[in-house]
Amino acid sequence: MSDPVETTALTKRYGDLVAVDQLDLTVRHGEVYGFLGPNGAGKTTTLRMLLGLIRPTSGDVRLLGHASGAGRRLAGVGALIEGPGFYPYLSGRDNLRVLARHAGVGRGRVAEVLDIVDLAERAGDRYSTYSLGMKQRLGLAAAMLKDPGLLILDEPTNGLDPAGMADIRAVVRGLADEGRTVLLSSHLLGEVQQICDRVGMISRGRLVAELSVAELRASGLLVVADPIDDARARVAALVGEDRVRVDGHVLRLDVEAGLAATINAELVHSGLSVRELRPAEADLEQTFLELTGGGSRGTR
Ligand SMILES: Nc1ncnc2c1ncn2[C@@H]1O[C@H](COP(=O)(O)OP(=O)(O)OP(=O)(O)O)[C@@H](O)[C@H]1O
Repeated sequence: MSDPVETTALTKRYGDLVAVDQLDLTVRHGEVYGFLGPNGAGKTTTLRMLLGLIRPTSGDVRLLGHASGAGRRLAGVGALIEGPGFYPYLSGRDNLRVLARHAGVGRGRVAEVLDIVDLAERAGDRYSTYSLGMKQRLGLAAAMLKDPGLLILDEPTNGLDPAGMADIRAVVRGLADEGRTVLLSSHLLGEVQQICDRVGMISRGRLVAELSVAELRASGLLVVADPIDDARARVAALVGEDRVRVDGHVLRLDVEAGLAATINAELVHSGLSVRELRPAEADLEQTFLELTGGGSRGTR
């Protein structure tokens, strides 16, 4: 079976600007793939090309095995891109009924998708009274009407408060756990770490890294302990010399975060004072910034 999303040398130019540059992207069946990059990196442009909303300058897209231009290509795809358009004066439920009629989907499905996004209780209220998070969940519900096997979501948590973000994450994870494939874009590293199985980092239109979230997590530990030389020797004896680096007053360990308790016990039993021991997440942020050139290109 072919992968749900495959692009080959996908490129989009706007005059001199190469918004998307020779992108080879593969999203595998059943995974949540995070398309991560700073503002202006080319995420939305890529997703719009996938969905046929804009035409690539060159390169190919295959969605669910269908080449671009194939009429059936989007039949199994649900998308949420650039904020869905809903009627403000209609209820959430009635908005979905309008869309269901257009899509040739039975009314029964409307109740199902409202349940999926946990909006059933407020489904009779006008759309204009919804919070941003509820609006976004209604957008997800709309994307689910055709019961798609593949969901393409552009920054689904953008602008939401932490609770709203957590709601969306839970819905997306639930959809993936049912066996759907999800491709979502984000500019938040922490977010893709929480929600995704694999991450592609895009910068200035190019894919600069692709790795599993397990690889992202296995980014090591930071230890601050006194005296640091003794701590280094103890830890090196435990995990190997080549996995320990002294960086000022911090030990950087190239080991799985799961070893934290063992390392802590070893240091404490050796009579050392452990002041800090934590996953090296700051390093991840650093890696991301280095790979993506440290910031955005062009603002909108
Ligand atoms: N229609 C257009 N005409 C000219 N330039 C465009 C057009 N659409 C996008 N761009 C440019 O292409 C680049 C990529 O934009 P894109 O919207 O894909 O980035 P993004 O990663 O989705 O960022 P954001 O998170 O801000 O949406 C930007 O420099 C943007 O200004």
